[in-house]
Amino acid sequence: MIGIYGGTFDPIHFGHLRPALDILEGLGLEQVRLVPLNVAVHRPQPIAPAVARLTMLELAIQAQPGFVVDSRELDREGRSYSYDTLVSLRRDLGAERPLCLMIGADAYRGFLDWHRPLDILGLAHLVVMRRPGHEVVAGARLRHLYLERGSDSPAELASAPGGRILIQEVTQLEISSTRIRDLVARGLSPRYLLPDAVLKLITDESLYRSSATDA
Ligand SMILES: Nc1ncnc2c1ncn2[C@@H]1O[C@H](COP(=O)(O)OP(=O)(O)OP(=O)(O)O)[C@@H](O)[C@H]1O
Ligand SMILES: O=C(O)c1ccc[n+]([C@@H]2O[C@H](COP(=O)([O-])O)[C@@H](O)[C@H]2O)c1
Repeated sequence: MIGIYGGTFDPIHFGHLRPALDILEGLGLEQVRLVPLNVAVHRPQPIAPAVARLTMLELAIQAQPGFVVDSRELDREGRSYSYDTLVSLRRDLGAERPLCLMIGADAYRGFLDWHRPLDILGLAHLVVMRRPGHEVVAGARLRHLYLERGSDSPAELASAPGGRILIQEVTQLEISSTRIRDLVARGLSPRYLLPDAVLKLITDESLYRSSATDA
């Protein structure tokens, strides 16, 4: 099973990384592919350039077996739809391999408003990570979908290419990229919220110095 972890990663932080490791080990995944988006769909566009977000990801996962950066969305024009990313991954990996699209509780809440959500479930499982401050709440349609597709068994996910939804307990870290950008913009340190190598790049390239709160 392979995990696909998409995000803006503006910047990557420990609230992304520790839950990703929990899922890698908890579900016995072969790898987690971190996929930085190019053009966001339901949120303001990223502040740091794509190349800086990509470099920060590479610095963050250095020496962590099983973590891989996948830049396919940066190589694609237009909005970064997860459906398109999964179609492209299926072309590379074949139709049978179980894929797990990993999303936080906040992203799950809006999942049915994504581009072709049911087709996404045709291509991959959904693994939802609990996140502090974001209850795993769902509207009636999503609750109904969960009644049909919900599973609490990693073995069940491993036995099919996609189609299931699993809500996974992960380390609860109340960290967001918004908070990190705000700290930097106010001249305060975001240290211990993200890897030192990522912080060094933010400092060296003067990223986020003037970013305002927008999320
Ligand atoms: N602390 C966290 N715990 C669990 N999941 C998280 C956490 N932070 C982000 N995620 C999840 O990681 C994915 C990518 O998130 P994203 O890159 O937008 O980070 P963010 O911290 O939410 O950023 P921003 O503050 O800019 O909105 C999303 O599915 C999100 O729900
Ligand atoms: O495909 C969509 O319609 C879609 C809509 C909203 C979010 N996503 C993806 O969800 C992931 C998390 O998004 P975000 O905004 O929390 O960084 C990221 O990979 C986005 O591309 C995808």
